[in-house]
Amino acid sequence: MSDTIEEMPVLYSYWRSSCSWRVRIALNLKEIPYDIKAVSLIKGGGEQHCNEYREVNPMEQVPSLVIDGHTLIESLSIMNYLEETRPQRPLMPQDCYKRAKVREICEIISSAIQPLQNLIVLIYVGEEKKKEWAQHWIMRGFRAVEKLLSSCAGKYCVGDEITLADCCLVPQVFNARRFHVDLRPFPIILRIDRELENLPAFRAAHPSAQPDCPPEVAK
Ligand SMILES: N[C@@H](CCC(=O)N[C@@H](CS)C(=O)NCC(=O)O)C(=O)O
Repeated sequence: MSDTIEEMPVLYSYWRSSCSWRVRIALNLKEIPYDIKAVSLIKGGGEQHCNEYREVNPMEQVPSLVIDGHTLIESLSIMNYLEETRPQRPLMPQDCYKRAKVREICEIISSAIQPLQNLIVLIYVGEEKKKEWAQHWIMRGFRAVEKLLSSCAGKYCVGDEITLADCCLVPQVFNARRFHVDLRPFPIILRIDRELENLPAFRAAHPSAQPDCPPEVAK
């Protein structure tokens, strides 16, 4: 019997961060228990910028995951590590074409939509323009995602199994609602979001269920 005590993974997370949310969903789907270390992106100018956290994540962003004695950053990279090291409840299809579709959707959301609503970007854009800016980029990206889904979606984003694309989609739809994006032009996105939102792994990862969610927002 090994006398090594496995350390519980620690996720550096902020309740409303869509990138942290993606990883929370993947951890929950794979039934990997984890502790949360909350990093407030707003308190005192943002705890992500303090020296201690910069040592964890030199990009000064969440999420970061400490697991297997390693510190990992970047949500897609973290989810891929989980997929490669914890094959239970796979989140990537077997089929190469379907895998490519999953990656396409993840890339659009994580490269062409989410970064443009990041706090540092919105501060730069300014209070007056930020809603219009966010709506523009979310709609542009969602038009592409909706088009892809029209040929690859089944019950979920790619076929009938939940994949990493679904982990990315749900938090992005939440963000779209935060910025009052008109989602009516995206019926497939809306249908898939409805399919997923009440599944236990998704509910437990929701911002309102997080330990650092302000009580006035938590359900
Ligand atoms: N590419 C990174 C992006 C991470 C990211 O943008 N995190 C946001 C929250 S969702 C953040 O920490 N923002 C801090 C800031 O803007 O100062 C990932 O996928 O992990």
